[in-house]
This record gives sequence, structure tokens and C-alpha cells, in this order.
Amino acid sequence: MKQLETDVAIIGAGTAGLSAYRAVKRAGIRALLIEGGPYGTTCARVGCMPSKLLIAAADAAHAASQAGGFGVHIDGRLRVDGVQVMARVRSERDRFVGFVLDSVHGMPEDDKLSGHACFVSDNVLQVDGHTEVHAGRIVIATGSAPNIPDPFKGLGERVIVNDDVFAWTDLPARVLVVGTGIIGLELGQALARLGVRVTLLNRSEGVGGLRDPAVLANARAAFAGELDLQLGAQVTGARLADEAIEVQYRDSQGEEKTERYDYVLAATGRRPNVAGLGLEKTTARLDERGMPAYDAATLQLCGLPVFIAGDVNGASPLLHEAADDGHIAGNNAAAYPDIVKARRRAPLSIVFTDPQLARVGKRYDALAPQAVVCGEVDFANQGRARIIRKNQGLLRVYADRGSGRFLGAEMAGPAMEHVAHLLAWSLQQELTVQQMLDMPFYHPVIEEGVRTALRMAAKKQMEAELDYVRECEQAVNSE
Ligand SMILES: Cc1cc2nc3c(=O)[nH]c(=O)nc-3n(C[C@H](O)[C@H](O)[C@H](O)COP(=O)(O)OP(=O)(O)OC[C@H]3O[C@@H](n4cnc5c(N)ncnc54)[C@H](O)[C@@H]3O)c2cc1C
Ligand SMILES: NC(=O)c1ccc[n+]([C@@H]2O[C@H](COP(=O)([O-])OP(=O)(O)OC[C@H]3O[C@@H](n4cnc5c(N)ncnc54)[C@H](O)[C@@H]3O)[C@@H](O)[C@H]2O)c1
Repeated sequence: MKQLETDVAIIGAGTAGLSAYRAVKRAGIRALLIEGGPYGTTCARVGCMPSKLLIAAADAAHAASQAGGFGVHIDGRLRVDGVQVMARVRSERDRFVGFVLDSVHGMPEDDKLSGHACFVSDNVLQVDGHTEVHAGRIVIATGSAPNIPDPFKGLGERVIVNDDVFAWTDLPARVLVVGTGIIGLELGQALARLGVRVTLLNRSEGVGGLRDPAVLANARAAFAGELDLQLGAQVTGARLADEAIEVQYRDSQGEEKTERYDYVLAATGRRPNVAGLGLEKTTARLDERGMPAYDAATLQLCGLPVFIAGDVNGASPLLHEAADDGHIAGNNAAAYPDIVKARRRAPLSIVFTDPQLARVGKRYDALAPQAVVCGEVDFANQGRARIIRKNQGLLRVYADRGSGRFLGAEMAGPAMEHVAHLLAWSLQQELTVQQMLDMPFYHPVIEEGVRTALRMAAKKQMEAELDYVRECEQAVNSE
């Protein structure tokens, strides 16, 4: 077996792995990047980019179908050409992948190794049975993989995941999307708007990862008004039947249904890629799912010269977090044992549906209700939202009852990708709602809705402060 030696070995050439590689190289030491699959990253090949390309096509179809509401009529039939839609998705996607491939091709050949890596010990990896790598430090950046729910296992090509959608050369007629989390909702709505008959099924009442019950109810109503949304439903059986897949499920009313689809798209969450990594051969502490214990601030596996970055650590499976993780893990691996705790950015996540969904800061269910004041705006009557006929959604902001400091927000509505950024930047700057209100607001814009919500939170915070002063006065007077 071939023997190689390096300062830092990185397993996985996705966003986190590439970012770790660059950090190690900047430190001026040897790095070896090991990739078991195709280069190009999940984000560019089968994730963020192709999904947003499909959604962009769906947005165009939807805008055209809704133009009548402005008195603008498209005479004749609106036609979606599935072959052209998928051709653009794939060719633009390939362009994005091309940029990643260019950067990988630009790396010295000795820095790259193809094959599946697995641990032999804390410092030794075996790659596909052909090479043994001895590394001073190791960064695990192996990403995540989709779950396939039990009833659909072993049913072959009719059960697909996100990767398969972006390989299509045409749009199918009927698709069951299982899971109304982020992937299911984004892809399911896009396919439906492109003319595919889509059923979206979820075992719980959740949509898009929302946690605030008011925002969730609002978003649920918006999606239920447009899509065949089966929430609280249970798949009871599935079988292949003449070029189709037949699925039985029980809906939320207890009614048994049997439907045929061309494909079932499994969008029921993703699991960190730790299985098959041989972590049990290291001294890492593993939980019952095989996940190693690690320090979230340094990304170091407890006590080992091993770091874990990106989707595989299961903390926040988003692109910008994977890139930051790679940077932190790469720097710490290079500097080991002089590692540092990293400062993280304000939490931010966005779902590219219509209405768009977003979350900023701590999750709603992680806030202490008695320590928080909320403000909100309903976009049904918000000026700019009505002008553009996107007047659907609810934004809720949270602030600390004592100090008025902005804590976060959850939202469904138009242009939330931009609003969420403004709010995340405010959170990271540690602004109070009053300081946020002191910023300029143009007219007429969606941000005026944000101001409405902030004003409500500021008013409630002021009232809470007055209540507190009154209580103090009463306490002093009664002494
Ligand atoms: C459909 C979809 C849409 C998404 N949209 C967005 C979005 O809009 N915005 C956003 O922020 N995030 C989005 N994400 C999430 C984002 O794509 C991920 O968070 C990010 O790509 C994770 O990067 P990573 O480096 O951790 O993993 P990856 O890019 O998956 O890299 C892991 C690499 O490790 C390799 N590997 C695995 N095991 C081994 C091994 N044993 N040996 C060698 N190599 C190995 C794999 O082949 C892979 O190349 C989306 C994800 C999906 C699936
Ligand atoms: N816009 C973005 O940033 C973006 C886009 C896509 C994906 N992502 C990332 O990818 C991750 C994975 O997305 P996802 O949508 O697969 O997972 P998810 O965790 O967001 O949603 C999974 C959904 O499937 C449901 N579910 C689970 N098992 C089920 C079963 N057996 N039957 C029916 N329903 C079931 C869950 O209740 C949940 O609603 C996200 O957490 C996110 O980090 C991000």
C-alpha cells in the first residue's frame, strides 16, 4: 500500500473542505485534500445553486400566470417547456460547478487524493485500500446525505432525492414530495408552479422549519392555498406499479388514500456523513448515532488532533456556515495545539419559497417567553406588499424585555431574503430596537413593515420598563 505523509489531511472537498484546505495552505504547511466522489461541491452540483435555478424558472411561470391581476393579459396559453427549463438549470449549474472545478484543477497534484477515506487510528487514514495517509492533524468535512424513509427503501429509481431532480432532462407529470422542510417546500412549490402535479406530504404540521406558532400558521395557510399540502399525514405503504409508484397514506382526517406518482422525492432531512468513516477506530467519544463529541467553538474532537467542519457536524447545515466552519477548522488544524475559539456570525437562514421564509437569531422556542417582548406586522395590508400583489405573510421580531436589545425574528413574506439580512446585521451589531428605529426607512418599501413590527416591540418594551419602575416605587413606598 502506498504511504503518504502530510501535516493536515482534509476528508471531503466540499465547501467546508475547500475552505479548510485554503486556511491550511495560507499557514504555509502541507495539506492533503481527499475526495471520494465528484469534485464540484454539494452546493453547486445538487444543492443551493440548481435549486435556486429551478425556483427562478418557477417564479417566471408564476409571475406570468399572475399578470392578469394587474390587468396585463397574456393572450393564448402559457406554456412551460420542461426540456428547456431543465436544460437551463443544468447548463447554468454546470457553469457554477465549472468555477469550483477550475479552482480544484489549480491546486498542486500532490495536494489531492481521490478515494474514500476512513480512519485507522487518530492520525492515520486509509484511502480506498490503495493509500495510507499519516497526518499530523485531520479535518473531517464529509457533508451530509438525505434520509430515505422506510416505506420507500428498496423501490429503485422511482424514489429520488434532490440530486436526481437536477439530472432530469424534462419535467415529469406527477411527483409526491415527502417532507415539507426546507428542501421539500422549495422544490415542491417550484415543480408545482412549473406545471407538475405535486403532493407535499409531511408527518407533522411543520413547514419550512418555522418555530413561531403565529408565523407558522400564517405560512401554512399561504402554502395550503396554493399547493396540495398533506400535513399530519402518514405513509402506510408504497409499491412499484407499471412505470409508476403507488403510495398509500392516511391523511390528517384519518382517510386512507392511494395515489400514483412518477416519482417520490424524499426530502425528510439529511444525516451527517459519519457512517463508514471508521471513527470507532479512533479514541473519539461517539454517541449512539456514531456522532463524535466536539467543541462547537473550536470544532476540535474532544482531546484529539481532529476537527469537524460543515454539514457533517450537524450544527447548522447551511452554505455560509460550512465555509466558516472550514476556515475555523483549517486554521485550528494548522495552529494545533494552539487552537482558538471562534466568534460566530448571527444565525440566519432563508427559505426561497413564495412567500419567502426566514429566521434570524435564536430559535423562537429557545427564547424565555417572560424575558421577551414581540412586535409584528401582517403583510396583508402592508403598502409595498399590496402594490406588488405579494401581500401575504407575517413578520415577528423579538427583543429583550429589560434592555430592548434585538434578539431575533421569524418571518414569512415578500423580499424576506433581504429583510432577514438587515435584521441579522442588526443582531450582530447588538442594536436595540430603538437604535434600529433610528435608521432611515424609505417610502414605500417592505422595510416599512419591519418598522411597524419594531415600533410595536419598542412600545411593549417601554411599557414593561414603566411597569418595572412603578413596581420599584411601590416597593420603596411600602417600606
Ligand atoms: C437541495 C439543497 C439546497 C440547498 N440550498 C441551500 C441554500 O440555498 N443556502 C444554503 O445556505 N444552503 C443550502 N443547502 C445546504 C448546503 O448545500 C450545505 O450546507 C453545504 O453544501 C455543505 O457543505 P459541506 O462542505 O459540509 O459538504 P459537501 O459539499 O457535501 O462536501 C462533502 C464532500 O465530502 C465527500 N466525502 C464524504 N465522505 C467522504 C469520505 N469518507 N472520503 C472522502 N470524501 C468524502 C463528498 O463526496 C463531498 O464531496 C442546500 C442543500 C441542498 C441539499
Ligand atoms: N434555503 C436553504 O438555505 C436550504 C435549502 C435546502 C436545504 N437546506 C439545508 O438542508 C437541510 C435539510 O433539508 P430537508 O428539507 O431535507 O430537512 P428538514 O429537516 O428541513 O425537513 C425534513 C421534513 O421532513 C419531515 N419528515 C421526516 N421524516 C418524515 C417521514 N418519514 N414522513 C414524512 N415526513 C417526514 C419532517 O417533519 C420535516 O418537516 C436543511 O436543514 C437546510 O439546512 C437549506
